[in-house]
Amino acid sequence: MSSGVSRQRVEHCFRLAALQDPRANLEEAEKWARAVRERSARQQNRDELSMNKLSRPCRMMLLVNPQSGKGQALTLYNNHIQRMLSEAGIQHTLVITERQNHARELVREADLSQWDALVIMSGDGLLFEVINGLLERPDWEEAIQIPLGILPGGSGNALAASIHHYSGAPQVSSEELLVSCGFLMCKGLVSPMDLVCIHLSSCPRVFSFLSLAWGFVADVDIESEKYRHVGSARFTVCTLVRLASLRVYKGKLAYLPATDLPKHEEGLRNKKTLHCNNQPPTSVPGRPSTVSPRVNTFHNSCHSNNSLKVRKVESTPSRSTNISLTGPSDSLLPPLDQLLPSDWVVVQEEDFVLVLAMYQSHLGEDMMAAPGSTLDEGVIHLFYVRAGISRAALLKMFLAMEKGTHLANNCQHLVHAKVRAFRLEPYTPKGIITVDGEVVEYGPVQAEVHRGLARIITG
Ligand SMILES: Nc1ncnc2c1ncn2[C@@H]1O[C@H](COP(=O)(O)OP(=O)(O)OP(=O)(O)O)[C@@H](O)[C@H]1O
Repeated sequence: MSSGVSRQRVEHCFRLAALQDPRANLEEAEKWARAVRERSARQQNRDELSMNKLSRPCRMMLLVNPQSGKGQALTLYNNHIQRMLSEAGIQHTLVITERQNHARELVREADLSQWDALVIMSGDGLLFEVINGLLERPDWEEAIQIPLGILPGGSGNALAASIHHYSGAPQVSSEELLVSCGFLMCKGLVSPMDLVCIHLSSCPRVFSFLSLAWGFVADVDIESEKYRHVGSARFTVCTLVRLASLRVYKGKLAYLPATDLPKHEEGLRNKKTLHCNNQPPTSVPGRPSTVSPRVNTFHNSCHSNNSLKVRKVESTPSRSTNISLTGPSDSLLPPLDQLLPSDWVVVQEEDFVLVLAMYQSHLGEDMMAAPGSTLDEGVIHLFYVRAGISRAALLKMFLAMEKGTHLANNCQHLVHAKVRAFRLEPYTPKGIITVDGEVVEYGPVQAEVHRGLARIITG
């Protein structure tokens, strides 16, 4: 009603001015045209927003890992989430995962046309499986466009904490974080999310949404698994233990600095933002060029919860030419056994306390390791801590990370670079590398960011 009245007023002014003075007529015509342009831009904005919202009624597959975190994910679902979703009119089918890789196999085979969203209630490990399962499908380009959601049920819950942070809300307790994420899920707004493609020595690529860690952070993450019953406090306990026996790792680190995105890449991203639920994108990054047979193998292991924790990765017979199986191709990375291009920066240090690559703000519920990170900026925040840092300075750095103020402390041993790709070659023969908190094969590794490749419910 008010916009109708104001339009009538503008039209009336236009007619008056047109009658009185031809020059004013031209100016008024320009004003009029500007008003029309602004109105249609506002309308287009509204259309874009509604296309990036989950359709109603929404059919959601809700994957719950009953073993995640303190083993209470099902109770948390029953006590909080079930009612929230029903009240929001969201139909959901509960799938309780039974074992490692269950979710990965399930989404690899699923008829995705039956679902409007795949929501994970667990830690970050289950989402890692789902993303990689989707990108292993022959129809990966369409499959990875299905909106994903995360409800914190683990002990780390880094992506849930990042999404909560992006929503502008203040830091909250674990239970409040679950309710906040449940609420965002009910609102159902969908945003693009960067994924990072990771190359390991003897297996093809894996896709990561959160982090890659080597040294102190990876050690604490994995060694603290035995304290998972205390929730996110496990990281604090283990940080103190590891500080007492601080290790230094030798290796070589190189990266491709992030500069402004080329125009054509921005264009691709914008088209993606506009595209509707469950519709194939109008334009997507490069397709895989070759397909080679896969063999399932097990790599690397570490002890957790008194059991042997193994991450299943898949290997190809030949790495150098047939790296691409499914998923987008990597334009910035040469094969892992070849020299890097001359525009890469090689870090002079060889002794590191840690290397940490982050593409979301949080590394855990109360660890804002990359405060400047956003969901889809197409940037990897690469941090490394040089050897020589005192225990006190390292402790201070981790304490400051709770509020994300560690970069403001001007610690001379902490370096932060925004990059598009990086390569890490550990020289220390034994160690742990984690991707999204899961152990992967220890050895040379390289990574490249794919801007806005997935879609996540952000509310
Ligand atoms: N029923 C199950 N029993 C045992 N393992 C499972 C089961 N369902 C899923 N998993 C595996 O558990 C692993 C860990 O899950 P996830 O990371 O989601 O929880 P978490 O480790 O408790 O959380 P966080 O990483 O935040 O500590 C996943 O790799 C998944 O494959």
